[in-house]
Amino acid sequence: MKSNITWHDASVGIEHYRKKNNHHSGVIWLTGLSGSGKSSIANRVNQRLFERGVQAFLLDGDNVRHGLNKDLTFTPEDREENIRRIGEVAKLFAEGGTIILTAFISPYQADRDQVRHILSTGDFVEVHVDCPIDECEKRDPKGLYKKARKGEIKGFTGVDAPYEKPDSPEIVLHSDRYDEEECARQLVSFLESKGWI
Ligand SMILES: Nc1ncnc2c1ncn2[C@@H]1O[C@H](COP(=O)(O)OS(=O)(=O)O)[C@@H](OP(=O)(O)O)[C@H]1O
Ligand SMILES: Nc1ncnc2c1ncn2[C@@H]1O[C@H](COP(=O)(O)OP(=O)(O)O)[C@@H](O)[C@H]1O
Repeated sequence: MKSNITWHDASVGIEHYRKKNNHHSGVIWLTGLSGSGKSSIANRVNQRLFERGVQAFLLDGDNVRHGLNKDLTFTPEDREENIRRIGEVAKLFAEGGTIILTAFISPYQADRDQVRHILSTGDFVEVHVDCPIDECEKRDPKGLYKKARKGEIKGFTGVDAPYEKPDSPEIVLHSDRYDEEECARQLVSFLESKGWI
Protein backbone atom coordinates (compact mmCIF):
# COMPACT_ATOMS: atom_id res chain seq x y z
CA MET A 1 0.00 0.00 0.00
CA LYS A 2 2.66 2.48 1.08
CA SER A 3 5.16 1.91 -1.77
CA ASN A 4 5.36 4.47 -4.61
CA ILE A 5 4.02 7.21 -2.38
CA THR A 6 6.34 10.09 -1.54
CA TRP A 7 5.76 12.67 1.19
CA HIS A 8 6.07 16.27 0.02
CA ASP A 9 7.05 18.94 2.49
CA ALA A 10 5.44 22.28 1.74
CA SER A 11 7.61 25.38 1.98
CA VAL A 12 4.84 27.14 3.91
CA GLY A 13 4.28 25.20 7.12
CA ILE A 14 2.24 25.25 10.30
CA GLU A 15 4.47 27.80 12.05
CA HIS A 16 4.13 30.25 9.13
CA TYR A 17 0.34 30.01 9.30
CA ARG A 18 0.35 30.44 13.06
CA LYS A 19 2.59 33.47 12.79
CA LYS A 20 0.39 35.01 10.09
CA ASN A 21 -2.80 34.36 12.09
CA ASN A 22 -1.20 35.45 15.34
CA HIS A 23 -2.71 32.55 17.29
CA HIS A 24 -2.12 28.85 17.91
CA SER A 25 -3.79 26.11 15.86
CA GLY A 26 -5.02 22.69 16.88
CA VAL A 27 -8.01 20.46 17.50
CA ILE A 28 -10.71 21.11 20.10
CA TRP A 29 -12.41 17.72 20.33
CA LEU A 30 -15.84 17.76 21.98
CA THR A 31 -17.12 14.33 23.02
CA GLY A 32 -20.32 13.39 24.80
CA LEU A 33 -23.69 11.73 24.56
CA SER A 34 -26.25 12.67 21.94
CA GLY A 35 -28.07 15.72 23.27
CA SER A 36 -25.32 16.62 25.74
CA GLY A 37 -24.76 19.91 23.90
CA LYS A 38 -21.65 19.32 21.76
CA SER A 39 -23.00 21.05 18.64
CA SER A 40 -24.61 23.96 20.48
CA ILE A 41 -21.50 24.70 22.54
CA ALA A 42 -19.06 24.21 19.65
CA ASN A 43 -21.18 26.51 17.49
CA ARG A 44 -21.11 29.26 20.12
CA VAL A 45 -17.37 28.93 20.62
CA ASN A 46 -16.82 29.03 16.85
CA GLN A 47 -18.94 32.19 16.68
CA ARG A 48 -16.94 33.84 19.51
CA LEU A 49 -13.64 32.95 17.85
CA PHE A 50 -14.83 34.20 14.48
CA GLU A 51 -15.90 37.52 16.03
CA ARG A 52 -12.39 37.89 17.47
CA GLY A 53 -10.83 37.36 14.08
CA VAL A 54 -9.56 33.87 14.92
CA GLN A 55 -9.23 31.42 12.03
CA ALA A 56 -11.65 28.78 13.35
CA PHE A 57 -13.83 26.10 11.80
CA LEU A 58 -16.49 23.69 13.05
CA LEU A 59 -16.83 20.07 11.94
CA ASP A 60 -20.13 18.65 13.09
CA GLY A 61 -21.29 15.04 13.42
CA ASP A 62 -24.51 14.98 11.42
CA ASN A 63 -23.05 17.11 8.61
CA VAL A 64 -19.97 14.95 8.10
CA ARG A 65 -22.13 11.85 8.03
CA HIS A 66 -24.10 13.40 5.14
CA GLY A 67 -20.97 13.77 3.02
CA LEU A 68 -17.46 12.50 3.64
CA ASN A 69 -18.63 9.64 5.86
CA LYS A 70 -22.00 8.83 4.34
CA ASP A 71 -20.86 5.25 3.72
CA LEU A 72 -20.48 4.63 7.46
CA THR A 73 -22.99 3.19 9.94
CA PHE A 74 -22.94 3.11 13.75
CA THR A 75 -21.24 -0.25 14.29
CA PRO A 76 -18.15 -0.01 16.52
CA GLU A 77 -15.92 -0.52 13.43
CA ASP A 78 -17.65 2.22 11.45
CA ARG A 79 -17.57 4.62 14.39
CA GLU A 80 -13.84 3.96 14.63
CA GLU A 81 -13.39 4.72 10.92
CA ASN A 82 -15.61 7.80 11.27
CA ILE A 83 -13.38 9.19 14.01
CA ARG A 84 -10.17 8.20 12.20
CA ARG A 85 -11.16 10.10 9.04
CA ILE A 86 -12.37 13.12 11.00
CA GLY A 87 -9.12 13.12 12.95
CA GLU A 88 -7.10 13.18 9.73
CA VAL A 89 -9.21 16.02 8.33
CA ALA A 90 -8.90 17.95 11.60
CA LYS A 91 -5.14 17.50 11.50
CA LEU A 92 -4.97 19.04 8.02
CA PHE A 93 -6.95 22.05 9.22
CA ALA A 94 -4.63 22.45 12.20
CA GLU A 95 -1.61 22.28 9.88
CA GLY A 96 -3.17 25.10 7.88
CA GLY A 97 -3.30 27.30 10.97
CA THR A 98 -6.94 26.76 11.93
CA ILE A 99 -8.42 26.11 15.37
CA ILE A 100 -10.81 23.33 14.50
CA LEU A 101 -13.73 22.40 16.71
CA THR A 102 -15.24 18.95 16.27
CA ALA A 103 -18.56 17.75 17.68
CA PHE A 104 -18.84 13.96 17.51
CA ILE A 105 -20.06 11.46 20.08
CA SER A 106 -16.75 9.57 19.62
CA PRO A 107 -17.72 7.02 22.28
CA TYR A 108 -14.45 5.05 22.45
CA GLN A 109 -11.39 6.25 24.35
CA ALA A 110 -9.05 4.35 22.00
CA ASP A 111 -10.43 6.19 18.97
CA ARG A 112 -10.05 9.58 20.65
CA ASP A 113 -6.52 8.65 21.74
CA GLN A 114 -5.67 7.72 18.18
CA VAL A 115 -6.54 11.24 17.05
CA ARG A 116 -4.58 12.73 19.96
CA HIS A 117 -1.54 10.73 18.86
CA ILE A 118 -1.52 11.89 15.24
CA LEU A 119 -1.21 15.48 16.50
CA SER A 120 1.76 17.13 18.15
CA THR A 121 1.75 17.14 21.94
CA GLY A 122 -0.52 19.86 23.25
CA ASP A 123 -2.35 20.41 19.96
CA PHE A 124 -5.31 18.18 20.91
CA VAL A 125 -7.77 19.35 23.53
CA GLU A 126 -10.26 16.71 24.64
CA VAL A 127 -13.44 18.35 25.92
CA HIS A 128 -15.92 16.18 27.78
CA VAL A 129 -19.40 17.63 27.43
CA ASP A 130 -20.68 15.89 30.52
CA CYS A 131 -24.41 15.51 30.90
CA PRO A 132 -26.24 12.60 32.57
CA ILE A 133 -28.19 10.43 30.18
CA ASP A 134 -31.53 11.15 31.85
CA GLU A 135 -31.05 14.87 31.13
CA CYS A 136 -30.00 14.14 27.51
CA GLU A 137 -33.04 11.96 27.17
CA LYS A 138 -35.28 14.68 28.58
CA ARG A 139 -33.91 17.12 25.99
CA ASP A 140 -34.06 14.58 23.15
CA PRO A 141 -33.79 17.37 20.53
CA LYS A 142 -34.13 14.97 17.60
CA GLY A 143 -36.48 12.42 19.19
CA LEU A 144 -33.81 9.74 18.81
CA TYR A 145 -33.82 8.45 22.42
CA LYS A 146 -37.56 7.90 22.12
CA LYS A 147 -36.99 5.86 18.97
CA ALA A 148 -34.09 3.95 20.57
CA ARG A 149 -36.20 3.07 23.64
CA LYS A 150 -38.91 1.75 21.33
CA GLY A 151 -36.30 -0.37 19.56
CA GLU A 152 -36.65 1.58 16.31
CA ILE A 153 -32.93 2.47 16.40
CA LYS A 154 -30.50 -0.29 17.39
CA GLY A 155 -27.11 0.37 18.93
CA PHE A 156 -27.90 3.89 20.15
CA THR A 157 -25.15 5.39 22.33
CA GLY A 158 -26.09 5.33 26.01
CA VAL A 159 -29.10 3.08 25.42
CA ASP A 160 -27.75 -0.13 23.89
CA ALA A 161 -24.27 0.97 22.80
CA PRO A 162 -21.46 2.13 25.11
CA TYR A 163 -20.14 5.59 25.87
CA GLU A 164 -16.68 5.59 27.46
CA LYS A 165 -16.18 8.76 29.48
CA PRO A 166 -12.81 10.43 28.82
CA ASP A 167 -10.02 9.17 31.16
CA SER A 168 -8.25 12.50 31.39
CA PRO A 169 -9.84 15.23 29.33
CA GLU A 170 -8.22 18.66 29.25
CA ILE A 171 -11.54 20.18 30.29
CA VAL A 172 -15.00 19.03 31.43
CA LEU A 173 -18.06 21.12 30.66
CA HIS A 174 -21.02 20.27 32.90
CA SER A 175 -23.79 21.09 30.50
CA ASP A 176 -26.46 19.99 32.98
CA ARG A 177 -25.31 22.63 35.51
CA TYR A 178 -24.32 25.50 33.26
CA ASP A 179 -26.16 26.87 30.26
CA GLU A 180 -24.76 26.92 26.72
CA GLU A 181 -23.44 30.44 27.05
CA GLU A 182 -21.52 29.64 30.24
CA CYS A 183 -20.10 26.39 28.82
CA ALA A 184 -18.89 28.29 25.75
CA ARG A 185 -17.36 30.96 27.97
CA GLN A 186 -15.51 28.30 29.99
CA LEU A 187 -14.05 26.78 26.85
CA VAL A 188 -12.96 30.14 25.43
CA SER A 189 -11.28 31.08 28.69
CA PHE A 190 -9.51 27.71 28.74
CA LEU A 191 -8.08 28.53 25.28
CA GLU A 192 -7.00 31.94 26.57
CA SER A 193 -5.34 30.38 29.63
CA LYS A 194 -3.39 28.01 27.36
CA GLY A 195 -2.25 30.89 25.17
CA TRP A 196 -4.01 29.51 22.11
CA ILE A 197 -5.78 32.82 21.50
N1 LIG B 1 -27.06 4.51 16.77
C1 LIG B 1 -26.75 5.80 16.98
N2 LIG B 1 -25.98 6.14 18.03
C2 LIG B 1 -25.66 7.45 18.21
N3 LIG B 1 -26.06 8.46 17.40
C3 LIG B 1 -26.83 8.15 16.33
C4 LIG B 1 -27.20 6.82 16.08
N4 LIG B 1 -27.96 6.81 14.95
C5 LIG B 1 -28.04 8.08 14.52
N5 LIG B 1 -27.37 8.90 15.35
C6 LIG B 1 -27.21 10.35 15.08
O1 LIG B 1 -25.85 10.50 14.63
C7 LIG B 1 -25.15 11.45 15.40
C8 LIG B 1 -23.83 10.88 15.93
O2 LIG B 1 -22.90 10.79 14.92
P1 LIG B 1 -21.36 10.77 15.28
O3 LIG B 1 -20.64 10.74 13.98
O4 LIG B 1 -21.07 11.88 16.22
O5 LIG B 1 -21.21 9.38 16.06
S1 LIG B 1 -19.88 8.57 16.42
O6 LIG B 1 -18.90 9.54 16.91
O7 LIG B 1 -19.41 7.90 15.22
O8 LIG B 1 -20.28 7.61 17.47
C9 LIG B 1 -26.01 11.79 16.60
O9 LIG B 1 -25.93 13.19 16.67
P2 LIG B 1 -25.81 14.01 18.03
O10 LIG B 1 -27.18 13.90 18.62
O11 LIG B 1 -25.53 15.41 17.54
O12 LIG B 1 -24.73 13.50 18.89
C10 LIG B 1 -27.39 11.28 16.25
O13 LIG B 1 -28.16 12.35 15.76
N1 LIG C 1 -25.70 23.78 28.87
C1 LIG C 1 -26.10 23.41 27.67
N2 LIG C 1 -25.18 23.22 26.71
C2 LIG C 1 -25.58 22.82 25.47
N3 LIG C 1 -26.85 22.58 25.10
C3 LIG C 1 -27.80 22.75 26.03
C4 LIG C 1 -27.46 23.16 27.33
N4 LIG C 1 -28.60 23.24 28.04
C5 LIG C 1 -29.58 22.88 27.20
N5 LIG C 1 -29.13 22.60 25.98
C6 LIG C 1 -29.96 22.18 24.84
O1 LIG C 1 -29.72 20.78 24.64
C7 LIG C 1 -29.72 20.46 23.24
C8 LIG C 1 -28.38 19.87 22.89
O2 LIG C 1 -28.38 19.53 21.53
P1 LIG C 1 -27.06 19.46 20.68
O3 LIG C 1 -26.25 20.69 20.86
O4 LIG C 1 -27.48 19.09 19.28
O5 LIG C 1 -26.29 18.25 21.39
P2 LIG C 1 -25.31 17.17 20.75
O6 LIG C 1 -24.58 17.83 19.62
O7 LIG C 1 -24.41 16.77 21.88
O8 LIG C 1 -26.20 16.04 20.28
C9 LIG C 1 -30.03 21.74 22.49
O9 LIG C 1 -31.41 21.82 22.24
C10 LIG C 1 -29.60 22.82 23.50
O10 LIG C 1 -30.31 24.03 23.31
